Amino acid sequence: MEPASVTRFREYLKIKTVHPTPDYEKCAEFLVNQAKEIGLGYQVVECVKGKPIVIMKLEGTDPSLPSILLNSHTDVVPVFRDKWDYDPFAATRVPFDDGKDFKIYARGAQDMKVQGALYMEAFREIKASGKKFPRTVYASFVPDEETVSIGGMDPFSKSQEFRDLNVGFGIDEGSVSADGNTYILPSERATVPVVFTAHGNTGHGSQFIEGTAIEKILPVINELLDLRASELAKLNALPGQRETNLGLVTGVNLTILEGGKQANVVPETFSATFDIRYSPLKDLHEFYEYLENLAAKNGCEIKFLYREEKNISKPVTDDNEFLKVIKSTCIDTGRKPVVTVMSACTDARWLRMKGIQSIGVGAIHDHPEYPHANNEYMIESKYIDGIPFYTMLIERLACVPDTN
Ligand SMILES: CSCC[C@H](NC=O)C(=O)O
Ligand SMILES: [Zn+2]
Ligand SMILES: [Zn+2]
Repeated sequence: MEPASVTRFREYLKIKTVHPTPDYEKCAEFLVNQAKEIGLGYQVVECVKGKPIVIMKLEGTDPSLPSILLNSHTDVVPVFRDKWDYDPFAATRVPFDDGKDFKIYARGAQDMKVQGALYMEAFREIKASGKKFPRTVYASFVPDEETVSIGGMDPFSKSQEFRDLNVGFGIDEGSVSADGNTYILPSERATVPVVFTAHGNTGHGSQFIEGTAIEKILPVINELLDLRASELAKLNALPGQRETNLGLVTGVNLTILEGGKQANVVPETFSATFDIRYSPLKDLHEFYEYLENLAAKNGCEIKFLYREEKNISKPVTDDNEFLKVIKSTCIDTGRKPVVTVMSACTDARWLRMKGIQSIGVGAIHDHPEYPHANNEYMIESKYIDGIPFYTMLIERLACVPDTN
């Protein structure tokens, strides 16, 4: 028998909230129905038309206290359909371990519908128990996290509707952890997607054309790939788990190379796009300058596809009451908490920019990691094990006394 919580998760996974044309309307309808069924208050905010944000409310007994906001994004990244063994939007439940467990294959099974589904299951448990806590707890389900939050947390965090929530603390996306640790993520690397473009002489491929676009861009590519190699060496030299340390170094990936059209035509233009992740422990503006100089000295243009103004890493100290609660919940549910830096980019940064502490934490550990990959799946027993984690976490966060 399929547990009802799994059926609900699979229903959420089947909604095609996939870029570039996510079905946000159907998603909002599903989420609103969940809120009604669970018995929660809810609100739908559209900062950008066609991009609904659904907010669920578990009302506290003391409305004067700042609230807790559990955030998750509803959008998922595109798939290479022919590389998947199952339809990425069928949430196929495939038995393994002699039929004792299942893998649920779907885009978003890890990133990050699992966490949103777990928030709802935890709310369901709490409502069913009839327990009440001092602080109000909201869960926000936002669009567009994967596309720089344009219709989601960026405008929402600047809206009156957001201010009305009086958020005192946030929980956001955690990683699915492939090792035994549960990562607690109070900060993250800055995302620096950058395009270098070179222009040069063109001509017949049989000639020695000089000053070509490719000649100009190659030193840029080589230098950044050298940086990649040295950062990787640093990562490999650090003691401890690779996943723990990933956020501490700078990540570099060459993701798009664009240029020529035919083998015998020297192209006038060539471009290289990099996805760079810059450690919050270093100076971001110095790095921007370094990249600008790298382009200039090689006669290339540079375009930042997204540019944060500063590293937003709100330091958190061990005496932080919310951090203590996250750690104790990990320990009391058999998890091993490890505080580190998030290697990817999350919506937590919008709250941090507002001066609100937001910490990423996920319930899933000891699970193969497939975010943005082919055949993304979630092991059913791992998902079910996440329900008591968020239930306990919500109860405890909602009981943290006012820290102001
Ligand atoms: C800067 S918007 C991109 C956000 C995206 N987040 C998770 O995958 C990421 O690439 O990290
Ligand atoms: Zn995500
Ligand atoms: Zn993602």
